[in-house]
Amino acid sequence: KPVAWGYEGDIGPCNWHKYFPKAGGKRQSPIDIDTSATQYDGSFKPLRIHYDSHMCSSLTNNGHTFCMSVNSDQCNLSGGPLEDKYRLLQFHCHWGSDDTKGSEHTVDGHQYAAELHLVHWNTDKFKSADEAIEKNQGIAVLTAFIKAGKEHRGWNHVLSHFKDIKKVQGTSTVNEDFNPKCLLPENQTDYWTYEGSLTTPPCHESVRFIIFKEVVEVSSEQLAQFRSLCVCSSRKRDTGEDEHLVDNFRPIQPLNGRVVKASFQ
Ligand SMILES: CN(C)c1nnc([C@H](N)S(N)(=O)=O)s1
Ligand SMILES: [Zn+2]
Repeated sequence: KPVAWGYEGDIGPCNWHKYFPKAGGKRQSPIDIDTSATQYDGSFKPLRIHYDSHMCSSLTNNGHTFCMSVNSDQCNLSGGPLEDKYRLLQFHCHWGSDDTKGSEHTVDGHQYAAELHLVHWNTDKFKSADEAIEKNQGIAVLTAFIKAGKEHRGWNHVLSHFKDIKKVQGTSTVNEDFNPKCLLPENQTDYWTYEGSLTTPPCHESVRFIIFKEVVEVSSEQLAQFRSLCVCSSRKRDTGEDEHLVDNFRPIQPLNGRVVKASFQ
């Protein structure tokens, strides 16, 4: 029977390590990026992000976030700090109860309103995503910070399906011509990168994070749509009303001597 975990109370992040021991490891995520301590690495080749648009995807509310599963072998990532080729598996976001919080990583202590994770697995070294998620160098997560500002039309292709996934385990098939690359910032040459972990249980220490410096803008109304997703919780049975998915970000974890590299000076 899978162990329940969440973002508040007894099943919250401070207790994850009790059932998911890796959550107490030495290379956990997220972290604060102290820009005065990052090290420029001039050896990185250009990032190669090749996504096709004609892939059928499915959008699910997994009770912790919305997750757009991608099943196209034409969505690949390589270059930058990566030695191997990685394939897009899914993307999702983390957000907060208002626009002042929500991102998992912070920059010089600043938290953004939300954070996008495009999760890829290493197809050169491993035969399946299930194998790769537990292994060093198995996962690469492209990450973009999100702040409230002008409307982002690309995000409407995802948000237009939210009515079908309001409830937990709700799923919706997305067939339209959508390329997740449109969710990334224009500047894809300036990023920070470091070795960390999945930010939700089981917190495997298998992730290379690549975090773009440029922040993406979405409207406050679009951020409110993220928060509109429901999550079932014990309180629902007592009070009857839906519990909304908020603050689904993990607190900052110790850096433990890790160095965050920068692709720019
Ligand atoms: C098994 N996979 C792909 C994942 N497991 N946990 C994930 C987390 N949501 S995150 N934030 O990407 O580390 S992604
Ligand atoms: Zn995530």
